Amino acid sequence: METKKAIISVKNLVKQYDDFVAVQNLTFEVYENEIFGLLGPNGAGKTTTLEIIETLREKTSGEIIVDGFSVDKQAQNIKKIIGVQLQAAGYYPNLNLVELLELFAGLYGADVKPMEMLEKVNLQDKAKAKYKGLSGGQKQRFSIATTLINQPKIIFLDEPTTGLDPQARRNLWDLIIEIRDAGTTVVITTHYMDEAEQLCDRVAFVERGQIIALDTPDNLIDQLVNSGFERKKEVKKANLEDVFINLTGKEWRE
Ligand SMILES: Nc1ncnc2c1ncn2[C@@H]1O[C@H](COP(=O)(O)OP(=O)(O)OP(=O)(O)O)[C@@H](O)[C@H]1O
Repeated sequence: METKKAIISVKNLVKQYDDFVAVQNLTFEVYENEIFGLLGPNGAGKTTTLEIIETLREKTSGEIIVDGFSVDKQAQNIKKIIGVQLQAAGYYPNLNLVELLELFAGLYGADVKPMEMLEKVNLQDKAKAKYKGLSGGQKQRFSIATTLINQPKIIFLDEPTTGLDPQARRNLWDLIIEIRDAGTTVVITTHYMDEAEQLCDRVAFVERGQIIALDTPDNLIDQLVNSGFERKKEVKKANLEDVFINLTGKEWRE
């Protein structure tokens, strides 16, 4: 069997906010060039974990290595090889999309062609638009484009499809798969299990700051079925989302 190389290694990670333990002894690895999903209920500690790996938040204890660099001593090296979605507040309102990409490229010292970046996320027609004039799906696509500016080895996407319609979600899945296929590792959080099943090579379930399962979606489903689990209702060959897509088509909507 092919051995996978870990690009992120998290060992015994603990994060405490005063006397509240948000992350309790998390240990996991993300392999190079996979789409890795962090799943779990609200407040489970997913965002906290991601932000610590991204070097944006201090940990209480534990060890994290990202592409050979330690978060403790080499945070600057890590920042150079990761792509993180910016908060919308960072998108200066008077600049259009091309100008924003030029600004970010300048900050990173990266040599990118804004129009090529916009083409990657199918926003070439919106080059002169302002961020606030974009639809929800377009905003997410633009935000993903900004994570790619420094040609990162790893990108982090925190709930990238929340609030999007079925077409926009599926198109975003295709985009994320293209990014992985082009050689980038993707770490994603989502509350949509159909999305995790379609998109993620492996998923970790986090519950109260601990990992309670980690495997491929296929293996996790097989384990549940093998344990005797059965759905109460007979499963139909299609679901309501299939009806939606069938009625309204697959093309980009915005
Ligand atoms: N700055 C903070 N100070 C105190 N507690 C915090 C802080 N940030 C997060 N928490 C708490 O830590 C826990 C984990 O939060 P976190 O945002 O990591 O969860 P999450 O799994 O990303 O949740 P969601 O799915 O809702 O985004 C929550 O109980 C939250 O209230």
